[in-house]
Amino acid sequence: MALVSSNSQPCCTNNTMGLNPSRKVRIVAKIRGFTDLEADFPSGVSWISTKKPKGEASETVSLSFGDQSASHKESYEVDHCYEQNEDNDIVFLQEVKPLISGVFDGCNATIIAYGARGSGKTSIIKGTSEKPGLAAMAMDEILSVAEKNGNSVAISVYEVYQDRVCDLLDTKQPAVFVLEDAQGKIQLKGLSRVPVKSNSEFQKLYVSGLGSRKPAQTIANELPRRGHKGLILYVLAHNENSDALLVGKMNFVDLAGYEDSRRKSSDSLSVVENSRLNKSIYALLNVIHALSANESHVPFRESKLTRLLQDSLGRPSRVLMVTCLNPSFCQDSIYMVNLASRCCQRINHAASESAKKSKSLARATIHSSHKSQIPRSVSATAKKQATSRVPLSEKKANGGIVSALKGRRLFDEARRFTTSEKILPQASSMSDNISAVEHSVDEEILQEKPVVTNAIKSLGEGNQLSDVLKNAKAEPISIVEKDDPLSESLKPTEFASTVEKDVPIEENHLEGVTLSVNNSEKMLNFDKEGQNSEKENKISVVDEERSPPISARLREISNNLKSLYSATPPCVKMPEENDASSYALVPLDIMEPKTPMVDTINDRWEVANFNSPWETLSMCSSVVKSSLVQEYLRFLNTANKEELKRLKGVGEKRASYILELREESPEPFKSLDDLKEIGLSAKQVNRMMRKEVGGLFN
Ligand SMILES: Nc1ncnc2c1ncn2[C@@H]1O[C@H](COP(=O)(O)OP(=O)(O)OP(=O)(O)O)[C@@H](O)[C@H]1O
Repeated sequence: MALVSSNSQPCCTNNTMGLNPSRKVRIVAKIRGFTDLEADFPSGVSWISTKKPKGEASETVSLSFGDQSASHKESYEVDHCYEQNEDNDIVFLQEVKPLISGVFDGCNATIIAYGARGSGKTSIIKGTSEKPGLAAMAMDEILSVAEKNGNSVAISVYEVYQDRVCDLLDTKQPAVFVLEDAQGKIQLKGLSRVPVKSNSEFQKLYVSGLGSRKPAQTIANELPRRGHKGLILYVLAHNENSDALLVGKMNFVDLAGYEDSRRKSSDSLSVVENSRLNKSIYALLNVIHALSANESHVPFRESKLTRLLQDSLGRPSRVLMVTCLNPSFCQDSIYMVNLASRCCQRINHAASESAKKSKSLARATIHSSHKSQIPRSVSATAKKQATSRVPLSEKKANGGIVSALKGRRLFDEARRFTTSEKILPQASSMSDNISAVEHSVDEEILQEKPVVTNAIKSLGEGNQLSDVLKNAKAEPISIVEKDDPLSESLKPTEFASTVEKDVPIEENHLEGVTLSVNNSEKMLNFDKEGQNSEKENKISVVDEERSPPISARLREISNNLKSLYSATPPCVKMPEENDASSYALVPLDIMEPKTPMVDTINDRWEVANFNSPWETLSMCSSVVKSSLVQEYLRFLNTANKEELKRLKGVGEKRASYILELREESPEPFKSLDDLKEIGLSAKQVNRMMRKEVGGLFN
């Protein structure tokens, strides 16, 4: 079906966002009903409390978790919370239906369900044929309005897994490319669009049919189970030539369940995969944060999903975020709500005084105050992590860094909270009962960094490699790389902005990376809101000339260390088992690979205790191979067209295609596997690499 963009101007002036039409993002929570298993819980009641902060007149609802008797309670504000007994039809009527008329006026809408694993995301979006989800209800409504207006309707169903998109309606499609045309419009190349005339057709395609089918065999190998599932409902108009003109679209996204990557994944996803998945959830939340804060830059390019949804998230679209909550204890749920409320910069710390005040305003709807429902480990975590993040309101009271929020990413805030732990003990003591949300997002993003720190420890003193690593660690500020999400979280402003005047801090340590803070930065303090923005801007200037090599070096070294480890035979000397310091920075439940002891003598690598020269040689070859591959990929990600054409197997066409891919994502080649995207088979890639290596000896 040919699809041409409609000329109709979007008109989103109708009340499409519930109570407040001026806000483009609305964030609601939905507490899932108990499953049969959970119904047998001793208390049989939810551990989530909701209350209206300003009494019945409140436009928002604050959520808190667990023990209500605590004097200090952290609460998270959302626009509304749907209780366990409120079914999908209520959510549809109040939240989704009002968006539909906007879609017919050219105002795209996106409904995103997100939350911890098993929190009811699929049930609310997709539902079942017996208990329809929001998508089916929306389809019903859209079909009936389309019939009246003479429009037609079509759908696409896709999955985003590990930043790759695949078509779930046509499993023969190898991959979907997200491209941006000259007008900035997003094109989903390779995503099929199927016309739908009735709800039963939709049910067949999406609810019980192809849309829920596993991707084709070839793709299934690359795309394992846990990904983000998306549905696009297109409303189309037809001109005299029968061209289909896009009027508007409604997206439904069932995000993959969030799971703290420090825990062992329950579906045996590797730490890296899980972490990458979480990173894409953060990327989406960063976008939502930027949109709600009306920031001029919205980081759509951070993930494939946000890129794909760009024209349905950005202005003038409407976004509904449904935070799905498990009705029984789930640490990840608290974390998700925490992020949701931060998206709207709504986080309250109801300290005792304000709690007293609020008593007269509203009575909490407390579903449970059952301490027993919260496992012991949580209180233990609470104590262990008593140095919790500081709520925004608290920070304001402490000198106000709220003004510094604008222009920052949601997950930079997480880092700031973590840093402030060290310097605002009085504030941190107020958060004892929160525990569950202490987990810093950046740990996920930076989860590879402990490898580097451990490596330095393991390598020992006087080692060339450990020196390189140390230098990289000690490099001041310049390790920040523009537009690099990994380095983004290390922006010096994040540290500077949290440093209190009187607190002497020489260094900030995070995740194994040390940033030196010089005296002038150390003296930063916020007497008045915003006063320091100029200074802050100055120190946030990135030394772009110096930055890339260092962060690139870190990454390369980290990769090499990993491959060194994987290539290491069992006889390689490991750090002492009982040397706890080697793992001091490693999250408790993740075993980082142990890095072998490596000595450098006369510029030559020698691996201690190798059984034979053969093993040494094999190990070295493996390191060289890995370096070469990394260099090759870097070349593909950065070289210009003429340079690309110098590669064996890359002609004019492929070189252009590589550049096209780079338009789409700044670093499209992360592994040799990614070369499949430019039409090279594994065999061809192998042959090419052999030729490259062979060429070195010509
Ligand atoms: N309102 C409800 N009442 C009772 N049980 C429910 C309700 N909603 C969902 N469930 C049950 O909860 C479980 C998890 O639901 P669902 O699969 O929708 O969660 P999910 O968040 O999509 O999970 P995942 O993170 O694994 O994708 C399922 O067994 C489902 O039947």
